[in-house]
Amino acid sequence: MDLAGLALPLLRLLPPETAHDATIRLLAAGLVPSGHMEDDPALASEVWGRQFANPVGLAAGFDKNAEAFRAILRLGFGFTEVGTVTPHPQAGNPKPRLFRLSEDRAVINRMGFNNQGLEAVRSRLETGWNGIVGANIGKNKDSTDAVADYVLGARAFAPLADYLVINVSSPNTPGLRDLQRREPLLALARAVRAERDAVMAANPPPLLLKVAPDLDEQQIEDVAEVALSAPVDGLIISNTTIARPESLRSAHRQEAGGLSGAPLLQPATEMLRWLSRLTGGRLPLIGVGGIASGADAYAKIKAGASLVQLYSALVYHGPGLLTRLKRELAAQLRADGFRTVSEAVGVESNGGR
Ligand SMILES: Cc1cc2nc3c(=O)[nH]c(=O)nc-3n(C[C@H](O)[C@H](O)[C@H](O)COP(=O)(O)O)c2cc1C
Repeated sequence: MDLAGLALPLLRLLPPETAHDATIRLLAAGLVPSGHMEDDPALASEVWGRQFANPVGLAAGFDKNAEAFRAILRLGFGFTEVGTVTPHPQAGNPKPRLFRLSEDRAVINRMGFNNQGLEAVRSRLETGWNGIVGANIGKNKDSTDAVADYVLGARAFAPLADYLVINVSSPNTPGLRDLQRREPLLALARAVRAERDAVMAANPPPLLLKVAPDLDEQQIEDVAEVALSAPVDGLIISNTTIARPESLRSAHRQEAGGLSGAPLLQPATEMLRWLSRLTGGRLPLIGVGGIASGADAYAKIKAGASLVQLYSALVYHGPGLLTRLKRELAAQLRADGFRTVSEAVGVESNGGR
């Protein structure tokens, strides 16, 4: 058993947020060995003109302050996403605010965008990296001008990040998800895009929108319409859910916050499929929510995801999950006769590209 394998059972004895902070410290100190071997060539793809060695990324919220992204890439993730970052540092909600629902292979969090703010995160990104790192931006809880906050995020990260994400889907900042309605969303996306283009006239990073899995039919159509009317270059589907499926057994199931992990797999994949159909495969989509195996990742890819991300499964399976997942995914692609990931994207939603 390697160091990471040994550490996992110990970390799970700690309260969840303490375990998370310890993991970040271990990664930042370079104490987790790079389990990374060459990726199977079938997993490589080009999205937004950028080369991904494999399609499996680490989702936002794990490395909020960009303290461990180089180590995360060395573990073998095809990409990672720092943030959510807000203009000013903020403490987030009172603890406890992170709960393991072990029986359900799920997590509930109401962190509330705890982060060190744009300046601290930007200075860590300035020293560069080898791989693909996105920056996920949000607004401060007490901000009176949401659009201005996102514009500041775009200004700070457009010159540095490989992609930008407008996060309007966290359930833990009051009023945030109202920005997913058609008019405010269009205004926000246009303003952020204009700022990105002002800062980076040549080769600007793609601008993505991360949406909630709890949108109704009208809202999903609004998101697709806004996305297609050109202000954004892709969608991330999805953030955590405020729903509490009947199936949940853990004593923590009534905690307030966003639910992630296994119970999110199906609803988030259905929403991905829906948005893939509505956008007709014209926009790259990132599928996230409940992925814990190669089969889960493959289901998202066939439903329309060019790339996937995960977070909660790491809590239960540790970083060893990644090597296994990539091996399973490559095997499933081959078994179905696909030479590369790109060939399988959307085959079950819109007949593929
Ligand atoms: C503890 C925790 C913190 C998170 N923080 C953020 C965040 O700051 N910004 C964001 O866009 N998503 C955040 N997420 C959502 C994840 O990026 C992801 O969309 C969600 O957890 C579903 O994926 P999973 O089921 O693989 O965890 C967070 C998730 C967890 C569990």
